[in-house]
Amino acid sequence: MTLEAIRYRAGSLQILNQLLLPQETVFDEVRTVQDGYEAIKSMKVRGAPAIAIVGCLSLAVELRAGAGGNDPVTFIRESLCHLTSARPTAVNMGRAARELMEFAENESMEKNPEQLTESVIGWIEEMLERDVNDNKKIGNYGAQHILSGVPRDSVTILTHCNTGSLATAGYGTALGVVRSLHALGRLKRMYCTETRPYNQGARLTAYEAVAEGFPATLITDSMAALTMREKSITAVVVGADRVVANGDTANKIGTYQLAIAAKHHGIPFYVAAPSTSCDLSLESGRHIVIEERPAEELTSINGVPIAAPGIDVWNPAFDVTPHQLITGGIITELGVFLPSELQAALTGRLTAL
Ligand SMILES: CSC[C@H]1O[C@H](OP(=O)(O)O)[C@H](O)[C@@H]1O
Repeated sequence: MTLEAIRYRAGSLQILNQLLLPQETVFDEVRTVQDGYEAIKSMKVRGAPAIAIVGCLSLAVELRAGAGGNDPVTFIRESLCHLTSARPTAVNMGRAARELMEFAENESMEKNPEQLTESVIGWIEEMLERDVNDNKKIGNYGAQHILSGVPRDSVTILTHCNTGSLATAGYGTALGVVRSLHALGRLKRMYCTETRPYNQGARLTAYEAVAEGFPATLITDSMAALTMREKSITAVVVGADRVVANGDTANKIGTYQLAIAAKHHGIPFYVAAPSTSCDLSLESGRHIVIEERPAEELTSINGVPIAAPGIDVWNPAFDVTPHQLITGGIITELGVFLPSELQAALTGRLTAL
């Protein structure tokens, strides 16, 4: 059973409220762009690809309800700007906004407002299908690359955060690689980190693994280096929020130290990301804006305080892994590339933001 985080049909969008998992499975209705913005900002829905998809689908359902009237281009532009402002680090929403706006402006030259609205909704609906197809390619390319180093054995993977069906339109990116290895009968075990402070690993990746019967073990973030030393990890595979031109990658906080530990233990470190998570307009990771989240998300769990009241908090949601530490490669729907090969591999498929 592959989990479904996004339920969409023409004019109707529901999102799985991931703040309530794993205790409760509740779908929230998204009727407007503002609903979409709030779902993304509050992290009811999260994950770089899912943020872009839900953001754009919220626009599609409001357009279907008649928003935009005789000037849909202005409504679309203002809506996409608002949605992009919800969370700054992942590139996917900003990229989708840029490409959709270009499409809408071109279409507006030949179509009346009603026809334009239909075209834009169609463009958005194609995003949904494209993401799942890209993720299956990522899963298969990544699995084959990892298995090429161990022709007969099963493999053990360590992953971080949640990069599965709950972070995308389906199948997942890094967890898509795990899914493909499991489907091939070659996954010995996956170790997933709990991923403080939002606990995407403990609450979401573990949820997906149990639901689909992956052999999986939950560890705390602080156990990762020891796990690499003691548990014969074949590869570390993580997702990405923004991969830039030299291969530096912004991903969930804690990824950078996993890459350092993997280097120390001689374990290949992979980033799995669709080309829509890549941003060739930035030369290196030092230009990536890192989102900082509210202190309460670190000092409490489900509203229960776990830290001394009054303590200062720093809560960056992401960190940047230098391309030199991405030793296994960057797994995309176009294939697996070394960081130094990425720009050439993607040029022509992506326009700079
Ligand atoms: C394929 S999901 C990519 C990425 O998004 C997650 O961040 P968040 O849960 O804060 O949206 C995490 O960094 C994943 O690796």
